[in-house]
Amino acid sequence: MSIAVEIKQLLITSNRNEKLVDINFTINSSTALIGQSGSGKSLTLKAILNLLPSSLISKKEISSNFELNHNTIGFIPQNPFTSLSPMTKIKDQFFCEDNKKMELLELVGLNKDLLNRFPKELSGGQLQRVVIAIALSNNIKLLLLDEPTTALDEASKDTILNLIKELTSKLNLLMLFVTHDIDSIKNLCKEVIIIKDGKIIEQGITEDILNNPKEEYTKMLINSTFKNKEFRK
Ligand SMILES: Nc1ncnc2c1ncn2[C@@H]1O[C@H](COP(=O)(O)OP(=O)(O)OP(=O)(O)O)[C@@H](O)[C@H]1O
Repeated sequence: MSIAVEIKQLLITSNRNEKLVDINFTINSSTALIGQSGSGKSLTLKAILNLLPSSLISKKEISSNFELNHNTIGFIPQNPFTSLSPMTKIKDQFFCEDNKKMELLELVGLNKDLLNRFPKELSGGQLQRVVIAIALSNNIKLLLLDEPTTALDEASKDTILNLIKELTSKLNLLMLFVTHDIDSIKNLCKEVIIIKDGKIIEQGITEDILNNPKEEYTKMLINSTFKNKEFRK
């Protein structure tokens, strides 16, 4: 049976009773959630991760054919430079046995010698690989990513995107990739959801949306990331 996560209803309201997010969608395989700053992407991720105060959650109904908890969800934040503890060696930031740590480093294409280093001795790309390896310490089923390449240079960005693609396919992970940058998901996510002011305004197969956007907002997002570039399979 294929696995999926269905967000049947998610309503997040501020303490002043404004609707911040009011959406529903399904993650069937790899889904990108795209919108400009303030559109509600991070709130959506935090709600799935159970990180929002209950006072903000007005309604949350999520169904999936596996239990959603910290053992089954992996989270990759934006900035690898701040997501690891600076004074702790890499090997002490994993939550698993030594053999497994080495296996995970190999899986993300890093040398096991890095385990004895401190975060400041690694490049941004290497750090983000470590963060991904740590997220895979459990047998996760859903990977959530919050702009995982924003803090990286262009070369590291491509390496990390390729790694994410390879790992999600190899480990059969569901993925929700949050970004404002359509360019980063064009070869990575099968489906795209466009979010504006906390509401979904357009969604579908990535290729269809990129080649034939219906909404002006989507066109604007595409134009802003694809200046001088073209999306054609
Ligand atoms: N705890 C909170 N209480 C009230 N309003 C909030 C809270 N957190 C976020 N907001 C508001 O909700 C809206 C959506 O915020 P969110 O952080 O989800 O945006 P985003 O799409 O992730 O933006 P960015 O790309 O800049 O991170 C914004 O208007 C923000 O000001």
